[in-house]
Amino acid sequence: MKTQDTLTDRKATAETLSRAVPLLQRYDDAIVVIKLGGHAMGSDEALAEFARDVVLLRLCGVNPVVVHGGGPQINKLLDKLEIKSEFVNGKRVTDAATVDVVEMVLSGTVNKKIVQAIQGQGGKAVGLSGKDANLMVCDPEDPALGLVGTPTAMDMTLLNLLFEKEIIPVIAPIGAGRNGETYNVNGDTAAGAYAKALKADRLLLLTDVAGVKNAAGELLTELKAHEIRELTAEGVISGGMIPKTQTALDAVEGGVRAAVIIDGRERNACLLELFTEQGAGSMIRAD
Ligand SMILES: Nc1ncnc2c1ncn2[C@@H]1O[C@H](COP(=O)(O)OP(=O)(O)O)[C@@H](O)[C@H]1O
Ligand SMILES: CC(=O)N[C@@H](CCC(=O)OP(=O)(O)O)C(=O)O
Repeated sequence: MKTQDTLTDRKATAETLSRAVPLLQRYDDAIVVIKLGGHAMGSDEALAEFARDVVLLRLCGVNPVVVHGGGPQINKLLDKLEIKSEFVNGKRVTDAATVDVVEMVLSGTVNKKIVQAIQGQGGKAVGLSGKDANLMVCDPEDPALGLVGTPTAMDMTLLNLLFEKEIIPVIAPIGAGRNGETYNVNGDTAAGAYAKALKADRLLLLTDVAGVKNAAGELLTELKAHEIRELTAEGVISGGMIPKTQTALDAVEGGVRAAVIIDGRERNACLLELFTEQGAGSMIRAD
């Protein structure tokens, strides 16, 4: 038997929609860059829910840009191929064999899975990497990291065309070298570079924890630049949280209105952050 919402439930839905009007107006035509981490992708159901939220944002007049990771998915294929890999400060040391696997997984499987999930919810999405239309051109970040790229030139022409047509870009964090190289870019770093180049209204970094925590394990709902520096020096911010917090900081210092680290496993995480007054996770602000 199909269960029906009671009149009270339906009234609550109507009230929620009505109360969201000022927030919907605030984000009308806004650019929101959403970084979906490999861990946050979780199950197919979780991905479908994320996709539905992205489609809702589009319907509300927001221009969402999804930049994704896929670290765990890359690890899985590297393990199968018996290619060892190590991380330095949250970034994968990348040789020629590794970058082939990274591109295959990110631009191939992961990217298309997200595109399909969005389209499964009725949106229109296009899968890209930094190699398309000169979106993200990179230089090597540090010789010790091999083919890890740092974004140096961004061309947002294609993304602006997609916004006009209400098509949602889904971007793999692969960068083009100036001489035909392929660069592996940390997903957070790439999301930050797109957010800065687009002068985005919001950068949402979705991950698998509630946000940035202090040494006692408590969630820090607001963080200033100097606090990030202190917590990183003390080792409280470590591993994958280092590029995330650095990216958030760099973004707000580079003209992005706000950057937030939120729990992508939480239901409706993006809506909770954008369309409620209190938001969620850790908001990063410049000093
Ligand atoms: N201070 C901190 N607060 C919260 N998480 C932290 C902190 N320091 C390190 N981490 C780790 O960072 C991880 C998130 O980074 P990462 O695994 O790269 O996520 P993603 O795959 O979503 O990009 C968390 O799961 C946690 O283990
Ligand atoms: C240079 C570097 O570390 N690149 C990352 C790219 C994927 C990524 O960032 O994935 P998550 O967002 O899921 O961590 C890697 O090779 O794992």
